[in-house]
Amino acid sequence: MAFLRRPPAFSHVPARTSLLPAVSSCYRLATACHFKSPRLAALRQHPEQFISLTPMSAVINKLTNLVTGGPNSSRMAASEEVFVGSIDQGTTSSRFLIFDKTGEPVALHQEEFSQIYPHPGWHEHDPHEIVQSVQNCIEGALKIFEKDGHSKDSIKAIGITNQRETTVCWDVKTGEPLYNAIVWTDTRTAALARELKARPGSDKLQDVCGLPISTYPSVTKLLWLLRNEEKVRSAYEAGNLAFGTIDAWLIYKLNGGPEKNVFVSDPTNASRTMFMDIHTLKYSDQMIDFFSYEFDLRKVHMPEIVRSADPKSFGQISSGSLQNFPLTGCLGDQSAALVGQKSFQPGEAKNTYGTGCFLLYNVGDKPVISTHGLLATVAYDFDGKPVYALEGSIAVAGSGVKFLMHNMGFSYASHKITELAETVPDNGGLVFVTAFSGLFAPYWIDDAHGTMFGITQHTERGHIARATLEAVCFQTKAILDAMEKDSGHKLSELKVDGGMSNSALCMQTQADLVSIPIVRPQMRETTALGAAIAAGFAVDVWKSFDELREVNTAGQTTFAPKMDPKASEKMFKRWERAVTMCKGWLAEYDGEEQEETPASTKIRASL
Ligand SMILES: Nc1ncnc2c1ncn2[C@@H]1O[C@H](COP(=O)(O)OP(=O)(O)O)[C@@H](O)[C@H]1O
Ligand SMILES: O=P(O)(O)OC[C@H](O)CO
Repeated sequence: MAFLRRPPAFSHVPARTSLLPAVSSCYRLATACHFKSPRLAALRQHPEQFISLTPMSAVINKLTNLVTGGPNSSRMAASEEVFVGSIDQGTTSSRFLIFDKTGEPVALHQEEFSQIYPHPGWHEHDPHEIVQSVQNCIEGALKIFEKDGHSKDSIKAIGITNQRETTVCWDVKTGEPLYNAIVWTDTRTAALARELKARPGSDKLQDVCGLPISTYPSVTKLLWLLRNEEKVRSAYEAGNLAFGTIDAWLIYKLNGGPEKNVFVSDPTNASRTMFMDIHTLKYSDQMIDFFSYEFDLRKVHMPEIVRSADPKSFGQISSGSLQNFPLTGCLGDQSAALVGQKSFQPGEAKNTYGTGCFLLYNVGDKPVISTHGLLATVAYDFDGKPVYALEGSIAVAGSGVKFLMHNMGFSYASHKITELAETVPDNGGLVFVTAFSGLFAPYWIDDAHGTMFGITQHTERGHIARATLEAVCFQTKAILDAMEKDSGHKLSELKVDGGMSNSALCMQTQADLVSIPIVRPQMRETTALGAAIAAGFAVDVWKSFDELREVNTAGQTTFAPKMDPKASEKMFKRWERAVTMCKGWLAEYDGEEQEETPASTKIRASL
């Protein structure tokens, strides 16, 4: 695999953003690129160190010189080159990357946005801020792309990938949101989910849509909004209520809103609402009827479901520097990561350690409805022959690390949490069930809250840090066990990516707990790469999976299992006991009203 032919670049710091997102942009790019420079390697390992050591402008200049080989490095003519853009709209940040045909990122801009927590368990985003952050990212990445000598005309297509399930309601006439986006992690619907589960026929739904009822899919969020938000209900009554996941909202807004009214979603996103029949990739009458007992959901405008790679349906960008550039691909972020990891064959799997952690296992051209706590989801639909995945979803991964940083004040940087965990040889008997949003797969315990077991006078912060990293690894082990039962097949290795996979300690722990090798690519922007691949397929930048064989194969790290299997089994048993013991915590709050929190603590920007 060749190293980059030409160095990539990174964005300038937008005036509004804080230092960390800018460093984060640089860091991500350093992570993404195959550089041998020791300083870039240092940046890759410890991005936040650059904050305290150096003023931002100096960081930018130094890094610019590092990646471009100095201020006078020559610019290459790029007329014959082909690039694909990728919008990656995640839970905590938005990014825009530009990939060349070999799958190398050549420019990136990333911006974090506000995380809004109005009450315990509630989690919202401002839909306008999400769109603005994406537009800023496009402008930021494009600026450096052109500065590096490329022409924007060489960008042939743009893909979108996004956080899934997060729900936006807007008015079809004005295009204005009627409430903040309710984020996938939000648990305000716990009582509603229990109510739905108690209704006749609830046990039949998973066979149709692939998901069990819980706080997680979009449907419960929509029903909550209809019940509780006056503006949403008025729009519904007037026949003006539009409902969509983030892909639909972004595509609608990027196309110019009500004027163009491009209102579509792809099956990987639509399959997360509970409204889609996973077998036909169409809205299901059975599902809509089931959920329409209080409100007639046929009165709600829902996006048309179209293929994940499509040269026409997603429209084009209506303003800004990429005005009239075509949007041609769309994938939910976890499906995009599966594609970016090139897990195109049944039996291949990837695990993405981002804000949450999601293991997707390619099961081929028929969905497998889990009987062991997993979800059936659409992996991708490029050509009308959909490919499916079994999914194990973990709600808390990197967000656990951020909790220790921001809520507990353990450190100022994610990698410092790993360093803290390395100060102790083991977890000292501590188990942290990080059930901040209840527990997702394979347990589906809505009434759990975060719980620590095994605290003694011996316990120190290092143990808590270690137990936080381990919690994701334990849940991954439980998910893999469930997958083995559902599929009758044992994985031979697990591909990983996402921010938390930067932690070598976490990846080694993972290998020890699941007893198979963990394979981590050097270029970990696989989610964005997956959306670029979808967009590129739609316009023949790539025509077959074969052409992608060499993409992102350089510099992989393999973590081989080292722990005595008996010791790892003992650790896992203790975790299982902790999971059993954390059940039922919220039972006393059945039907409760949430307590108001002081206005000053309502909005907390996540740095
Ligand atoms: N070295 C590290 N050790 C532990 N966690 C890390 C490390 N580096 C990044 N993370 C975590 O990874 C998460 C960000 O991953 P990312 O893939 O960007 O998430 P998302 O796409 O969901 O926004 C953050 O929660 C961060 O705390
Ligand atoms: O933000 P991430 O990367 O943790 O992914 C969010 C998922 O799409 C939620 O289902």
